[in-house]
Amino acid sequence: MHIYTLPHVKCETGLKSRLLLENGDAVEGCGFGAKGISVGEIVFSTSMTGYTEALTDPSYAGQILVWTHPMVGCYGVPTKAHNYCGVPLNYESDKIQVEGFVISELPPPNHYLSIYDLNTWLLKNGVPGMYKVDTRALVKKLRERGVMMSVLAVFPEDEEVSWDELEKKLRTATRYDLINFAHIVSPKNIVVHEPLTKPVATIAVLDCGLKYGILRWLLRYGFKVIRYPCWAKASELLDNSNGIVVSNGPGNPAVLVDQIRTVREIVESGKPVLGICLGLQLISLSLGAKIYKLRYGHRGPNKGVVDVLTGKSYITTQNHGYAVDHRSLVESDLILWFSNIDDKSVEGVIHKKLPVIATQFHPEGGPGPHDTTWVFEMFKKMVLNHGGS
Ligand SMILES: NC(=O)CC[C@H](N)C(=O)O
Repeated sequence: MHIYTLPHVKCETGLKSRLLLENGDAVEGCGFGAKGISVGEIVFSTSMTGYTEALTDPSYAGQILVWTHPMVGCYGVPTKAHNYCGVPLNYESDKIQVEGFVISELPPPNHYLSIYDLNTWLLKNGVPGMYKVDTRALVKKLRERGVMMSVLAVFPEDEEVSWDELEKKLRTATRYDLINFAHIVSPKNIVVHEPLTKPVATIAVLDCGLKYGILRWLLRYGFKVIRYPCWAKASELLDNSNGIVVSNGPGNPAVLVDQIRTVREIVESGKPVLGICLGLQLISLSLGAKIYKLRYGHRGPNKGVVDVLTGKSYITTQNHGYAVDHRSLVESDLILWFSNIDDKSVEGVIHKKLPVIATQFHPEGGPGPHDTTWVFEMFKKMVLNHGGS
C-alpha cells in the first residue's frame, strides 16, 4: 500500500479523512461534511465551477467525485427559492447524490444567494468529504489506472478508522457496475410540471434520474412534463403524451433490462423520442447496439463533439462512464450523429426512419455551455410536426 499524506496540516473542521483505492493507493487528508464511511466508484470532473449541479446530479449516484479545480465552495450553496416554474436553479435534484466528495481547498463562501457553506451542506446530507489533498495528482492516478472502486472515511482527529477496516469494506462491497441505481434515484410516483404559459404539448419522461436542468429546458420550450418512475410501462408513457424523453441516470445501462424493453416499445411506437445520456444508451441497447465502459469516463463542461452530419463542432457538458460501440450501430437502425473530438466515441445518434434522436452529452449544459440547447428546439419541432398539442 502506498500512503500519500500531507505534512502536518491543520484541519479547521477537526476531522481527518482517509481514502483507499482498489489498486492499493491510499490518501490521507482533512475531513469535512458528515462523519462516516462510504464506498463508491471513484471518478473525476474537470469543471471549474458548478459543484452544486454536479453534487446533485442523480447520474453521480454511487460515485465518489474528485474535483480537479483546486478551489471549491467559493459561492456556497444557493437558496432553492431561486427557481423556474418551481424547479430550483443551480440544483439538478433536491439532494446531494454522490457518495463522497474529494477536493483540494475549501475556502469560505461569499455569494448573495448562498444560504450556507459546502461543509454544512454535506453534513446536512450525510455525505463525507475530504479536503487538503492534491486532487490533480489523484486524477493522474485515475487516468493511468481508470475508474475503480474506493472507500472514503471521515472521522474526528482524535479517533482513527484503520486502513484494515477500509480494505475489508472495499473487498466486500458490491461493485458499482452491478447495482441498479436508476431504481434508487427514480421518483416513486408520477410528478407533473406545468410551463409558465399554456402547454404546446405534453412530454412523458421515463425518469431514471432526470436532471432538473433538462426539466427546466423542456418547461422553457413550453412543454407540460409528466415524469414517470423508471418501472412505468411503455403504454402509460405513450397514452398520455405527444413525445417521450428517456432521461439521463446513474449506473451501468446493461443492468436496466426492463427499461431496455420499455424503451424499445416506445421507439417502435413512432412517437417523437429524445434520449439524453443514459437515454441514448438505453435506446441504442434496445435496438441491438452494444455498450462498453470508458477507461475514466467523460465528466466536465469542456468536452468537444462534432456533428458529423453538418461538420459543426460544439463544446458540451458530459457525465458518463459508458459509451455505445460505434461499430455496433450497424446492427441497429441508428446512425452516428455526434462524435467525440478527443476519443471519437459516439456522442449522438439518430434513427434512420423513426423520429428518434439522442445525445450522449448533456444539451442542457448543467453546469456548462448552452451551445447545444438547440437539440431541445429540434425535439420541439419533431413533436409539433407529429401533431403534438
Ligand atoms: N449522465 C448519465 O446519464 C450517465 C449514463 C451512465 N450512467 C454512464 O455513466 O455512462
